[in-house]
Amino acid sequence: MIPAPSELQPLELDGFGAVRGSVALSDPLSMRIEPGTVLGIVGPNGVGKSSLLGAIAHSGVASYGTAAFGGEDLGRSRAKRRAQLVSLMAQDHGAPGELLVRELVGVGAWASSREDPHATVGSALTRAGIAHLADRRYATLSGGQRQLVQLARVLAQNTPIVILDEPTSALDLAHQRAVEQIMRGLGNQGRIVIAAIHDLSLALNTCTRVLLLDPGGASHNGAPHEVLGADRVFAAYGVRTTIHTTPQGRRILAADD
Ligand SMILES: Nc1ncnc2c1ncn2[C@@H]1O[C@H](COP(=O)(O)OP(=O)(O)OP(=O)(O)O)[C@@H](O)[C@H]1O
Repeated sequence: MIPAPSELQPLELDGFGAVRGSVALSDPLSMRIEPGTVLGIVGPNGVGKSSLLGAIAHSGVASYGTAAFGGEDLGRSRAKRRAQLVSLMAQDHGAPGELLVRELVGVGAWASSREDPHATVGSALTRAGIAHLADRRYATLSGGQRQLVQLARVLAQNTPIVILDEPTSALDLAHQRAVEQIMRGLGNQGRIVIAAIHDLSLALNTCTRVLLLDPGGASHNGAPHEVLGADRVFAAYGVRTTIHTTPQGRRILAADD
Protein backbone atom coordinates (compact mmCIF):
# COMPACT_ATOMS: atom_id res chain seq x y z
CA MET A 1 0.00 0.00 0.00
CA ILE A 2 1.36 3.41 -0.99
CA PRO A 3 0.94 6.35 1.41
CA ALA A 4 -1.78 8.86 0.55
CA PRO A 5 -0.43 12.20 -0.73
CA SER A 6 -1.61 13.78 2.54
CA GLU A 7 0.82 11.48 4.38
CA LEU A 8 3.83 12.74 2.40
CA GLN A 9 4.99 15.33 4.86
CA PRO A 10 8.38 16.37 6.22
CA LEU A 11 9.56 15.38 9.68
CA GLU A 12 11.07 18.33 11.49
CA LEU A 13 13.34 17.96 14.47
CA ASP A 14 13.62 21.21 16.37
CA GLY A 15 16.20 21.38 19.17
CA PHE A 16 15.54 17.67 19.57
CA GLY A 17 17.45 14.94 21.38
CA ALA A 18 17.17 11.81 23.50
CA VAL A 19 17.55 11.81 27.26
CA ARG A 20 18.77 8.90 29.38
CA GLY A 21 18.75 9.21 33.17
CA SER A 22 18.12 12.98 32.89
CA VAL A 23 21.25 13.42 30.70
CA ALA A 24 20.91 14.69 27.10
CA LEU A 25 22.79 12.26 24.84
CA SER A 26 23.64 14.75 22.09
CA ASP A 27 23.64 18.42 21.28
CA PRO A 28 20.16 19.54 20.18
CA LEU A 29 19.36 18.42 16.64
CA SER A 30 17.46 20.66 14.27
CA MET A 31 16.79 19.26 10.82
CA ARG A 32 14.05 18.84 8.26
CA ILE A 33 13.70 15.35 6.81
CA GLU A 34 11.83 15.42 3.51
CA PRO A 35 9.42 12.71 2.32
CA GLY A 36 11.35 10.06 0.40
CA THR A 37 14.48 10.45 2.51
CA VAL A 38 16.34 7.34 3.61
CA LEU A 39 18.35 8.68 6.53
CA GLY A 40 21.14 6.56 7.98
CA ILE A 41 22.18 7.29 11.54
CA VAL A 42 25.76 6.23 12.19
CA GLY A 43 28.26 6.65 14.99
CA PRO A 44 30.24 4.61 17.51
CA ASN A 45 28.74 2.15 20.00
CA GLY A 46 26.90 3.86 22.83
CA VAL A 47 26.78 7.28 21.12
CA GLY A 48 22.97 7.33 21.22
CA LYS A 49 21.67 6.05 17.86
CA SER A 50 19.05 3.67 19.30
CA SER A 51 18.04 6.22 21.91
CA LEU A 52 17.49 8.84 19.22
CA LEU A 53 15.33 6.43 17.20
CA GLY A 54 13.32 5.55 20.30
CA ALA A 55 12.92 9.24 21.13
CA ILE A 56 11.64 10.10 17.63
CA ALA A 57 9.18 7.19 17.82
CA HIS A 58 8.27 8.25 21.39
CA SER A 59 8.53 4.64 22.41
CA GLY A 60 9.59 4.95 26.02
CA VAL A 61 12.76 7.02 25.52
CA ALA A 62 12.58 10.51 27.03
CA SER A 63 13.37 13.47 24.78
CA TYR A 64 13.67 17.23 24.69
CA GLY A 65 12.70 19.61 21.89
CA THR A 66 10.10 18.62 19.31
CA ALA A 67 9.72 16.11 16.50
CA ALA A 68 6.85 17.20 14.28
CA PHE A 69 5.43 15.39 11.24
CA GLY A 70 3.63 17.73 8.86
CA GLY A 71 3.44 20.22 11.72
CA GLU A 72 1.96 17.67 14.16
CA ASP A 73 4.04 17.33 17.34
CA LEU A 74 4.51 13.57 17.70
CA GLY A 75 5.11 13.99 21.43
CA ARG A 76 1.56 15.31 21.81
CA SER A 77 -0.16 12.83 19.50
CA ARG A 78 -2.33 10.10 20.96
CA ALA A 79 -0.72 6.66 20.93
CA LYS A 80 -3.09 5.32 18.27
CA ARG A 81 -2.48 8.28 16.00
CA ARG A 82 1.28 7.94 16.49
CA ALA A 83 1.08 4.25 15.55
CA GLN A 84 -0.46 5.34 12.25
CA LEU A 85 2.43 7.72 11.60
CA VAL A 86 5.53 6.00 12.98
CA SER A 87 6.64 2.37 13.12
CA LEU A 88 9.76 1.21 14.95
CA MET A 89 11.76 -1.95 14.47
CA ALA A 90 13.84 -1.99 17.64
CA GLN A 91 17.15 -3.79 18.09
CA ASP A 92 15.83 -5.71 21.06
CA HIS A 93 13.12 -7.94 19.60
CA GLY A 94 11.39 -8.54 22.92
CA ALA A 95 8.31 -10.27 21.48
CA PRO A 96 6.25 -13.02 23.11
CA GLY A 97 7.80 -16.22 21.81
CA GLU A 98 4.58 -18.21 21.85
CA LEU A 99 2.98 -16.01 19.17
CA LEU A 100 2.80 -17.30 15.62
CA VAL A 101 4.67 -15.24 13.06
CA ARG A 102 1.45 -14.16 11.34
CA GLU A 103 -0.01 -13.07 14.70
CA LEU A 104 3.06 -10.99 15.50
CA VAL A 105 3.06 -9.35 12.09
CA GLY A 106 -0.68 -8.80 12.59
CA VAL A 107 0.16 -6.60 15.58
CA GLY A 108 1.62 -4.12 13.09
CA ALA A 109 -1.53 -4.10 10.97
CA TRP A 110 -3.71 -3.86 14.07
CA ALA A 111 -1.68 -0.97 15.55
CA SER A 112 -2.54 1.25 12.62
CA SER A 113 -6.07 -0.16 12.05
CA ARG A 114 -5.57 -1.15 8.44
CA GLU A 115 -8.78 -2.08 6.65
CA ASP A 116 -7.89 -5.63 5.72
CA PRO A 117 -5.35 -6.88 8.26
CA HIS A 118 -5.30 -10.36 6.73
CA ALA A 119 -4.23 -9.10 3.29
CA THR A 120 -1.83 -6.61 4.87
CA VAL A 121 -0.13 -9.36 6.87
CA GLY A 122 0.13 -11.63 3.82
CA SER A 123 1.66 -8.88 1.73
CA ALA A 124 4.15 -7.88 4.47
CA LEU A 125 5.26 -11.50 4.94
CA THR A 126 5.79 -11.85 1.20
CA ARG A 127 7.74 -8.58 0.93
CA ALA A 128 10.01 -9.65 3.79
CA GLY A 129 10.48 -13.04 2.07
CA ILE A 130 9.10 -15.06 4.99
CA ALA A 131 5.65 -16.20 3.86
CA HIS A 132 6.81 -19.78 4.51
CA LEU A 133 7.29 -18.95 8.22
CA ALA A 134 3.74 -17.65 8.78
CA ASP A 135 2.64 -20.51 11.05
CA ARG A 136 5.87 -20.94 12.99
CA ARG A 137 6.13 -19.89 16.63
CA TYR A 138 8.39 -16.85 17.04
CA ALA A 139 10.42 -18.59 19.75
CA THR A 140 11.45 -21.33 17.30
CA LEU A 141 13.03 -18.96 14.77
CA SER A 142 16.68 -18.11 14.19
CA GLY A 143 18.02 -14.62 14.90
CA GLY A 144 17.92 -13.58 11.25
CA GLN A 145 14.41 -14.99 10.78
CA ARG A 146 13.24 -13.02 13.83
CA GLN A 147 14.72 -9.86 12.38
CA LEU A 148 12.77 -10.41 9.15
CA VAL A 149 9.57 -10.98 11.16
CA GLN A 150 10.11 -7.66 12.91
CA LEU A 151 10.64 -6.02 9.53
CA ALA A 152 7.39 -7.58 8.27
CA ARG A 153 5.59 -6.26 11.37
CA VAL A 154 6.79 -2.75 10.54
CA LEU A 155 5.80 -3.13 6.87
CA ALA A 156 2.33 -4.26 7.96
CA GLN A 157 2.01 -1.13 10.09
CA ASN A 158 2.33 0.81 6.82
CA THR A 159 3.34 4.18 8.25
CA PRO A 160 4.77 7.24 6.49
CA ILE A 161 7.73 7.21 8.92
CA VAL A 162 9.60 3.91 9.22
CA ILE A 163 12.31 3.63 11.87
CA LEU A 164 14.70 0.69 11.76
CA ASP A 165 17.39 -0.08 14.34
CA GLU A 166 20.23 -1.98 12.65
CA PRO A 167 17.82 -3.80 10.33
CA THR A 168 20.45 -6.04 8.72
CA SER A 169 22.65 -6.89 11.71
CA ALA A 170 21.63 -10.57 11.79
CA LEU A 171 21.13 -11.12 8.06
CA ASP A 172 23.07 -13.04 5.43
CA LEU A 173 24.26 -11.36 2.23
CA ALA A 174 21.14 -12.13 0.20
CA HIS A 175 18.79 -10.92 2.92
CA GLN A 176 20.92 -7.80 3.49
CA ARG A 177 20.45 -6.94 -0.17
CA ALA A 178 16.73 -7.62 0.04
CA VAL A 179 16.36 -5.31 3.04
CA GLU A 180 18.46 -2.66 1.30
CA GLN A 181 16.00 -2.81 -1.61
CA ILE A 182 13.02 -2.65 0.72
CA MET A 183 14.47 0.46 2.37
CA ARG A 184 15.03 2.14 -0.98
CA GLY A 185 11.56 1.08 -2.12
CA LEU A 186 9.96 2.64 0.96
CA GLY A 187 11.83 5.86 0.20
CA ASN A 188 10.71 5.75 -3.42
CA GLN A 189 7.12 5.57 -2.18
CA GLY A 190 7.72 8.88 -0.38
CA ARG A 191 8.06 7.45 3.11
CA ILE A 192 10.70 8.71 5.51
CA VAL A 193 13.03 5.87 6.50
CA ILE A 194 15.38 6.41 9.44
CA ALA A 195 17.80 3.59 10.17
CA ALA A 196 20.64 3.17 12.65
CA ILE A 197 23.41 1.45 10.71
CA HIS A 198 26.85 0.15 11.69
CA ASP A 199 27.78 -1.01 8.20
CA LEU A 200 29.04 2.23 6.67
CA SER A 201 29.11 0.71 3.17
CA LEU A 202 25.42 -0.09 3.56
CA ALA A 203 24.82 3.52 4.59
CA LEU A 204 26.73 4.75 1.54
CA ASN A 205 24.80 2.58 -0.89
CA THR A 206 21.31 2.72 0.59
CA CYS A 207 20.82 6.10 2.22
CA THR A 208 20.05 9.43 0.59
CA ARG A 209 21.28 11.25 3.72
CA VAL A 210 23.48 10.32 6.66
CA LEU A 211 23.54 11.70 10.19
CA LEU A 212 26.80 10.98 11.98
CA LEU A 213 26.68 11.26 15.76
CA ASP A 214 30.04 12.15 17.29
CA PRO A 215 31.00 10.96 20.79
CA GLY A 216 31.46 14.63 21.80
CA GLY A 217 27.75 15.34 21.20
CA ALA A 218 28.05 17.07 17.82
CA SER A 219 26.35 15.69 14.71
CA HIS A 220 26.93 15.99 10.97
CA ASN A 221 24.09 15.68 8.51
CA GLY A 222 24.51 15.56 4.75
CA ALA A 223 25.10 13.51 1.63
CA PRO A 224 26.48 10.05 2.51
CA HIS A 225 29.86 10.39 0.75
CA GLU A 226 30.47 13.78 2.39
CA VAL A 227 29.50 12.79 5.93
CA LEU A 228 31.42 9.52 5.60
CA GLY A 229 34.58 11.16 4.27
CA ALA A 230 37.87 10.00 5.79
CA ASP A 231 38.36 12.91 8.20
CA ARG A 232 34.91 12.76 9.77
CA VAL A 233 35.04 8.97 10.09
CA PHE A 234 38.46 9.23 11.74
CA ALA A 235 37.23 11.89 14.16
CA ALA A 236 34.25 9.72 15.16
CA TYR A 237 35.76 6.22 15.15
CA GLY A 238 39.53 6.76 15.27
CA VAL A 239 39.98 4.58 12.16
CA ARG A 240 41.57 5.64 8.86
CA THR A 241 39.32 4.68 5.95
CA THR A 242 38.89 5.06 2.21
CA ILE A 243 35.77 4.83 0.05
CA HIS A 244 36.35 2.47 -2.90
CA THR A 245 34.01 2.09 -5.86
CA THR A 246 33.52 -1.28 -7.55
CA PRO A 247 33.31 -1.53 -11.35
CA GLN A 248 29.55 -1.96 -10.89
CA GLY A 249 29.34 1.34 -9.01
CA ARG A 250 28.85 0.06 -5.45
CA ARG A 251 30.78 1.96 -2.82
CA ILE A 252 32.71 0.18 -0.13
CA LEU A 253 34.08 1.97 2.92
CA ALA A 254 37.05 0.02 4.23
CA ALA A 255 39.73 0.53 6.87
CA ASP A 256 43.11 1.47 5.36
CA ASP A 257 45.01 -1.30 7.17
N1 LIG B 1 17.42 1.69 28.92
C1 LIG B 1 18.46 2.48 29.19
N2 LIG B 1 18.54 3.11 30.38
C2 LIG B 1 19.57 3.93 30.66
N3 LIG B 1 20.57 4.20 29.81
C3 LIG B 1 20.56 3.61 28.63
C4 LIG B 1 19.51 2.71 28.25
N4 LIG B 1 19.75 2.28 27.00
C5 LIG B 1 20.91 2.84 26.62
N5 LIG B 1 21.39 3.64 27.60
C6 LIG B 1 22.62 4.44 27.55
O1 LIG B 1 22.43 5.47 26.58
C7 LIG B 1 23.61 5.67 25.84
C8 LIG B 1 23.30 5.51 24.36
O2 LIG B 1 22.91 4.17 24.13
P1 LIG B 1 22.31 3.74 22.73
O3 LIG B 1 21.85 2.33 22.84
O4 LIG B 1 21.33 4.75 22.30
O5 LIG B 1 23.61 3.85 21.81
P2 LIG B 1 23.86 3.28 20.34
O6 LIG B 1 24.60 4.34 19.61
O7 LIG B 1 22.60 2.81 19.72
O8 LIG B 1 24.81 2.06 20.67
P3 LIG B 1 25.12 0.69 19.86
O9 LIG B 1 25.81 1.09 18.59
O10 LIG B 1 26.06 -0.01 20.79
O11 LIG B 1 23.83 -0.03 19.64
C9 LIG B 1 24.64 4.64 26.35
O12 LIG B 1 25.49 5.30 27.27
C10 LIG B 1 23.80 3.63 27.05
O13 LIG B 1 24.52 3.04 28.11
